[in-house]
This record gives sequence, C-alpha cells and structure tokens, in this order.
Amino acid sequence: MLESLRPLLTKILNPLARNLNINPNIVTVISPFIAILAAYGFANHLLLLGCVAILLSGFLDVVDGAVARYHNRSSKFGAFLDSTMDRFADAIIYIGIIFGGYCDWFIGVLAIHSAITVSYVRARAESQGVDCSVGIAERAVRMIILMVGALIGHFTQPIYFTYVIIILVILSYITVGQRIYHVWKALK
Ligand SMILES: CC(C)CCC[C@@H](C)CCC[C@@H](C)CCC[C@@H](C)CCOC[C@@H](COP(=O)(O)OP(=O)(O)OC[C@H]1O[C@@H](n2ccc(N)nc2=O)[C@H](O)[C@@H]1O)OCC[C@H](C)CCC[C@H](C)CCC[C@H](C)CCCC(C)C
Ligand SMILES: O=P([O-])([O-])O[C@@H]1[C@@H](O)[C@H](O)[C@@H](O)[C@H](O)[C@@H]1O
Ligand SMILES: [Mg+2]
Ligand SMILES: [Mg+2]
Repeated sequence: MLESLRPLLTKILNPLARNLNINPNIVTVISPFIAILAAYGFANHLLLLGCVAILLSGFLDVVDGAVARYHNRSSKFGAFLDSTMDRFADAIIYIGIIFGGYCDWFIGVLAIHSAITVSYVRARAESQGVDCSVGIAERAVRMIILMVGALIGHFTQPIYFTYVIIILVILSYITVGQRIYHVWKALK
C-alpha cells in the first residue's frame, strides 16, 4: 500500500545515501538491534521509547536499500539479509510488547505468527515468480500502526495500545488471506 511512496522516499533519502558510502549490509544488520531497544522500551513500559525505536529501526530498513541503490551496491544477498533481519525485528518488537504485558501471550504469539506469515507468503510467492506486495498490512503499515498505538497508549491509557495490537493481528491475518488469494489467482 505504501510502496507507491518509495520513489518519493528515495528522492528524500538520496542526499543521506550519497554521504553514506558504506556496505549497506552493515545498516541492515543494525536495524534489528534498534528493534531490541524498542523491545526494551515496551518491556519497561516506556512506550515513547518503543515508538521512536521502531521508527529508527524502520528508518534504517529504508536507508539500507537507499544506500545500496545509490552506490550500485544492491545484491541478492543484501535483499536476502534485509528480509531476514526484518523477521528478527518483527519478532523482537512483539516479544517486548508481550513482556510489557500490553497483550497476553496468546495474542502476542498470534501477532508474531501473523506478521511473519504475511512476509513468508510474499517470499514463497516470489519463489514461484509471483509478485506479492499486496494486502492492507504490509510491514511499513504494521510498523506505523504499532507506533501510533504506542503513542496512543502513552498519551492516554495503555489499554488502548492493547486494542491496537488486537486490531493489528486481525489486519495481518486479513493480509495473509489477501496474499493467498492473490497467488491463487496468479497461478490458476
Ligand atoms: C527516530 C529518528 C531519530 C530517526 C527517524 C528519522 C525520521 C525522518 C523518520 C523517517 C522514517 C521513514 C522514512 C521510514 C519509516 C518506515 C517504517 C515506518 C517501516 C519500515 O518499512 C520498511 C520499508 C523498507 O522496506 P525494504 O527494506 O523492503 O526496502 P529497501 O531496503 O529500500 O529495499 C530493499 C532492497 O534494497 C536492496 N538491498 C537492501 C539492503 C541491503 N543490505 N542490500 C540490498 O541490496 C535489495 O534490492 C532489497 O530487495 O518499507 C518501505 C515502504 C514505504 C516506501 C515506506 C513508506 C514510509 C512512509 C514514508 C511513512 C512515513 C513514516 C512516518 C514518519 C511515521 C510516523 C509515525 C508516527 C506515529 C511516529
Ligand atoms: O511487507 P511485508 O511482506 O510484510 O514484509 C516485507 C518483506 O516481505 C520483504 O522481504 C522485506 O524486504 C520488506 O522489508 C518487508 O519486511
Ligand atoms: Mg531495507
Ligand atoms: Mg526490509
């Protein structure tokens, strides 16, 4: 859904990418460590820290690709590493949310399963030659919803963050359904 913003984002990030002539894989590997900071924030009921750390982790996830493209250092391994690190970041963030008690363990397990399955379906579809960047809750949307939920919980009451997490689980499973239907249509 937010993929259409990528060209604009690339244009915005090019000045930064120009001055960051490093191996993009370094940026990719840092991103999940910032997600650990987000998990620390959620586990310790520091919702604002959790929100900002997700934003920073996501920012690095955007920067790694921008650096790779700008300096012609895109690689198949980099693409593989990017997606793999995202799965670590996704799980780490939800583990912090579970430890913080913002959802019970069962909802937390569903949150991790639904988020990772959204991306797994896309990866499996791509291995069959089907582009599957479809659905309402792609990763950027999931991260933004989590950030908004954390802000709402911070400025009002934590229970509203819990409600947002439940909504996010529902949206993620809807996205899994959308992607399965998309692949079924593409391959039938
Ligand atoms: C906290 C501050 C101190 C720092 C933050 C600075 C601020 C200015 C914040 C700006 C944030 C914003 C720009 C980014 C936020 C995105 C985040 C919410 C979600 C992350 O989405 C993932 C993102 C990246 O997806 P990919 O990894 O797939 O894309 P790329 O890495 O570009 O390409 C992969 C591709 O590159 C090659 N490659 C990669 C790595 C590597 N090592 N080697 C490689 O070769 C290879 O080919 C790979 O295949 O998804 C992007 C989707 C979309 C375009 C993002 C749109 C975000 C939109 C701008 C939303 C605005 C965010 C808003 C500021 C949030 C406000 C929320 C509020 C509640 C706080
Ligand atoms: O949008 P989504 O399919 O849930 O998740 C995406 C992965 O499928 C993709 O491999 C990765 O590079 C993106 O950063 C994002 O994590
Ligand atoms: Mg990236
Ligand atoms: Mg990524």
